[in-house]
This record gives sequence, structure tokens and C-alpha cells, in this order.
Amino acid sequence: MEHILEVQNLKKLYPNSNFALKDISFSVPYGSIVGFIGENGAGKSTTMGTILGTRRKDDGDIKVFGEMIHAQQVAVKEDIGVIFDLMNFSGKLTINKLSKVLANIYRQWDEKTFFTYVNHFSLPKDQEIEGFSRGMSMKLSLAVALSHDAKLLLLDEATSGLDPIAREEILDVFKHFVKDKKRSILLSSHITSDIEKVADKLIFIKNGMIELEVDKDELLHNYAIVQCNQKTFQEIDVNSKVAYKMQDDHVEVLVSDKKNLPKPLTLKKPFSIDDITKLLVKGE
Ligand SMILES: Nc1ncnc2c1ncn2[C@@H]1O[C@H](COP(=O)(O)OP(=O)(O)OP(=O)(O)O)[C@@H](O)[C@H]1O
Repeated sequence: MEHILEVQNLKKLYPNSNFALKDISFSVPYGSIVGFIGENGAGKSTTMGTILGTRRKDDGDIKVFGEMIHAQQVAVKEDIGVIFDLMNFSGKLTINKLSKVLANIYRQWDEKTFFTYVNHFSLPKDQEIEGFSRGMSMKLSLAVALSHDAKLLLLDEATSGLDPIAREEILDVFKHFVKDKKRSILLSSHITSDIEKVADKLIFIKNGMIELEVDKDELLHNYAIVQCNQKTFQEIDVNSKVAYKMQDDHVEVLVSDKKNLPKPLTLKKPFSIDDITKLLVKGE
């Protein structure tokens, strides 16, 4: 089995909203960190919520660890560690008390690992967690997600609110988490430089649709952003054009096969995930 998570033809409509997840499919391979990228309201949290069963899907299949997942399956959910934007723990608890509560919730609760992360993140153990800053809350959520022997982490904006040093630390924790090739992470973030640092694969979502799903190596080796005039734009192989944006005096194009371009052409080097995101989101 190659993939820890497979999403096939997932559809979801919200009542009283024009938004829909429109038949989306993607996969998360074992041992990988997959970056989930899209602008505000693109559908990242909705996708993660339907995978977890906290939001009802209308159609489509979700397979985790090779098995079809249904909303009621508690056992499978124990194997999924989650961070969503807001913490759900009672604010009156301290970390010491929280650990005892979680030991009763998770069969695989590992107190030793939990306190290793709590110490690593320098979190106070006897302070009520409602007084925690956003960054401290995020670190606590992460310590919890990493301490019940989860095989898959669904992390929605898990690095936001953290200072650069804490972000570095956490990205190192992510890399370590997937190292044995038995576990994976799906990570959404607006801080694309974080994704750029750790992701093995990238999924771009726009308006409820997957625009691009690509391995980072493939992106680095074969993709490019080129700037050219209209005439040269027409000469680029249509299958290679992923997205483009017409500017006043030139066209900016994301191509998937940079070795097969008409010459001469200006390659934008180096390009960032932000550059790609802008073209996919704002371009055609
Ligand atoms: N409970 C709900 N009822 C109706 N519409 C909703 C609900 N939750 C989300 N939406 C809508 O679904 C769309 C996608 O929202 P979602 O939170 O999945 O986006 P996102 O990509 O996670 O955005 P962000 O980056 O801002 O967190 C938005 O238009 C939002 O208004």
C-alpha cells in the first residue's frame, strides 16, 4: 500500500453557502509531508473536516490506511492526530491535569512522549491553559497530536502564530515524525516558506477544486515560470501550460516541462511556491 490517505471524488455543499468541494481527489503517500495550499476560503479546512468526519461529505470515498473511513470509526480516528485553528481543551485545565484526561480518552496515550514535547516547547505544566498565548496553545495542540501514536497528522495552519524559532523547531519535529516512512502529515499553511522547507508533495486548491498536485522534486526539476510575449506564448506546448497570467506587455506562464520550450525564453529563477500560488489563484 503506497498511500496513507486517499481522497476520491469528494464532494461537499454547505447549505446557505455558494461554496462547494467539487469532486476533489488527491493522495498522501506514506512517509511524506504534503503541503495543502490555497487562499482564504479555498476549501482546505472543509477538506480536512470531511476526512476527519467533523463535517459531513455529500459524496466520494476517503481511505485511510487502505480502509474506507466512515464518520463513526473512532479507532481509525485515534490513529489521526489533528490540529485545527482553535483548541478544544477546557481552559480551566493545566497541562498536568490535561494529560490525565487524555490518558482516559486515547488508548495509546503516551505520557512520557507528551511531557518530552511539553518540556521541549517550554510550556508551563501548572498554569491554566486558558491563559496560554496563541503560540503556546498551538504548541500544546501539537504535543497532544504527537503523543497518542497517530500515524497521520492533519494540521490546519499549525505553524501560524508561532515565532520563527518555534516554527523551525516544529518543522524539525515534522520531519522527524515521518522519517520511519510509516507516518505522514497533511499540512495546510499560508506561510508557504514553511511548506517549501518540509513538504515532499504539494496540493494547490482553488475555489473547491484541486488545481495542481505535484511532487516537490518534479516541481523543482521540470516546472518553471516563464515570461514571454504573446507570439511565444502561442508556441508553448498547450499540455505544458499549467497556468498563465496576461500582463500589459507580456505573459507570465507556469509550465510543467521547462526542457521543451521555444527559444529564446526568460525563465524566472528561482521561483517560489508563492509565485506559483499567485499564478494558479489569479491566473487562468
Ligand atoms: N459551516 C459552514 N457553513 C457554510 N459555509 C461554510 C461553513 N464552513 C465553511 N464555509 C464556507 O466554505 C468555504 C471554504 O471554507 P474553508 O474554511 O474550508 O476554507 P480554507 O481554505 O480553510 O480557508 P482559510 O485559509 O481562510 O482558513 C468558505 O467560503 C466558507 O465561507
